[in-house]
Amino acid sequence: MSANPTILQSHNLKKYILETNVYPREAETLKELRNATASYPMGFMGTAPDAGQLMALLLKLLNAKKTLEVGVFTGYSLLLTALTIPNDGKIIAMDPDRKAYEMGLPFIKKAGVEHKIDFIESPALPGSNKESFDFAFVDADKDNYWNYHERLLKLVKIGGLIIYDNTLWGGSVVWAEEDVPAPKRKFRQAALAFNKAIADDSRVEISVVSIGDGFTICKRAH
Ligand SMILES: C[S@@+](CC[C@H](N)C(=O)[O-])C[C@H]1O[C@@H](n2cnc3c(N)ncnc32)[C@H](O)[C@@H]1O
Ligand SMILES: O=c1cc(-c2ccc(O)c(O)c2)oc2c(O)c(O)ccc12
Repeated sequence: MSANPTILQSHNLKKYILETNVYPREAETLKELRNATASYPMGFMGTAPDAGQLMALLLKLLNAKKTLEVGVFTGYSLLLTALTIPNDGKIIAMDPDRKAYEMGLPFIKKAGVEHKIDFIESPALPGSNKESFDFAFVDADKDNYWNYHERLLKLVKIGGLIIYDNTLWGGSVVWAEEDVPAPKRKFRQAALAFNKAIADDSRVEISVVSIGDGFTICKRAH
C-alpha cells in the first residue's frame, strides 16, 4: 500500500513530503523503475519512496555492506539498496517471481549496480544459519514474518538491522474485523500477532514507524 497514504491520513501532507523532500532526491533510475512498476499488475506493492528514503539513511548509518532481501517484486527496494551500499557490497535477494524481477532489471542494469545483486528465484527461509548480514528487509508473505524473524536473528549480526514492511497493514490493525475486506483478514491477523510478539522480544530493540504501510525496525541487541 505504498502509493496510498493509508497510514499517514492526510493525502496533502503525504504529497507535500514526497514533493518537497523525497522526489527531488530520488535517483533517476529509481524514478523510472517506480513509474514502470505503476502499470505492472499489483504495481502498488512496490516500496513507498518515503519509506525507501528512510531505509537508505539507515543503510548508510550502518555502513551496511552485505544485505538480505525477502520479497523483491519489480525491485524498488532492491535497486535502492544496491545504489546505497558500497561498490563491493552484496545483496542476496529472494523471490519466486522472476518475471517481476526481470521487469525491473533493465533499470538495475542502467544504474550499473547489477554486480551487487545475487537474485535467487525461490521462496525464502534460507538454509544457512551463519550470522553475517548487516541488514535485512522483509516484504514478502506476511504470515511467515515470525518464521523469518527467528531465522534472521541467526543470520543478521549483533547490532545489525531488520526491517519488516506492512506491519500496520493499511491501518487495519485497529479496525473491527468485519470492516476488513475478507481477503485481507489473514494478513491482518498475522500483523496483529507479529506486533504483539515483537513487543515481547528482548533480543531486539524496536521502533514501529508509520511510514509506507508501517515499518517495524529491529536492531539485533544480542
Ligand atoms: C510486496 S512485494 C515486494 C515489494 C518490493 N520489496 C519492492 O520494493 O517492490 C512481495 C513479494 O514477495 C514475494 N514472495 C511471496 N512469498 C515469498 C516467499 N516465501 N519468499 C520470498 N518472496 C516471497 C512475492 O512474489 C512478491 O514479489
Ligand atoms: O496486497 C498486498 C499483498 C501482498 C502480498 C505479499 C506476499 C504474498 O505472498 C502475498 O500473498 C501478498 O503484499 C503487499 C504489500 O507488501 C504492500 O506493501 C501492499 C499490499 C500488498
